Amino acid sequence: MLRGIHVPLVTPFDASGAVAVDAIEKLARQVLDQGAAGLVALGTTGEVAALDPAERARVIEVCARVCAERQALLTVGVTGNDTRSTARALAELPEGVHAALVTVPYFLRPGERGVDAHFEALAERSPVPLVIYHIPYRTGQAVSAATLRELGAHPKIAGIKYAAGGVTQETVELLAELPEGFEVVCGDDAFISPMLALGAVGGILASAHLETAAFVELAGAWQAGDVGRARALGHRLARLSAALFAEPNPTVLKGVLHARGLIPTPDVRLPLLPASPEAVSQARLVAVHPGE
Ligand SMILES: O=C(O)C1=N[C@H](C(=O)O)C[C@H](O)C1
Repeated sequence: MLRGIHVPLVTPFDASGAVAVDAIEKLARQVLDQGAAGLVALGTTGEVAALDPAERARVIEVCARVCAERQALLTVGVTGNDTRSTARALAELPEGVHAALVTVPYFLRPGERGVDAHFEALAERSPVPLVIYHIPYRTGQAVSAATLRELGAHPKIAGIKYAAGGVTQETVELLAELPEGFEVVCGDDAFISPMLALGAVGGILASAHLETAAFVELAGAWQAGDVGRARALGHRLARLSAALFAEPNPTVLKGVLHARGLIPTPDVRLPLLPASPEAVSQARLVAVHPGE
């Protein structure tokens, strides 16, 4: 279900500060045309926390329309650190959403048993399969490979977006032995190549707004065992990701997309501040423009 490259779309704003729905649609079509397997709406990259409920609904609507046309997977980010409200948000997901990306409860640090109980409760009630978003350096909650594997045995838990900030002993342990039907996708752009080499089936990568086809090729090369091609591509794309993440995501990415004429402004909502011109120029230098 999660195999391939999924693009967590930015939410572009127009000069009045409103969500630029047309630009979302254009980006969505472009990345799917270049081989992305799916879209993620309302991720961190989409500045979900800064969108009001009507804006969130509009973003889902446009992504669902494009995904339905292209038969692509639509995953929607659902964040919360309270089980009841997260379950309500899942129950309210509209038609056309295929999976929900649910963050490990952040800030509260409920312990691994609490994380386990949280996801078991959500999985029982969710209308769509869940993808656990494991990002301990942001949530403040460690989750061991053993607990993740236990959760992965639940039939409604389809996989994990793994963003542990690197490849560690836990990463290797998790990927060595996965429950049937439970897939790992990489959520740390800079580590996509090593994660694929270890057995991840794909990635949810903001960097794949740019050079989508090259990220798709990278995943294909590791899956086909073309190590030489995969290594070369992986190193090149890691440099792109490093440039895009030199300042808080998605500020640099939005700067580059704007410079390419793909979104009407590079604007982000507070507390994010626009990227520096130097960071945007550097990322533009590293990214290969389609057709170049
Ligand atoms: O929104 C996402 O999904 C992602 N967000 C991460 C972040 O902002 O740190 C990066 C990753 O590419 C996907």
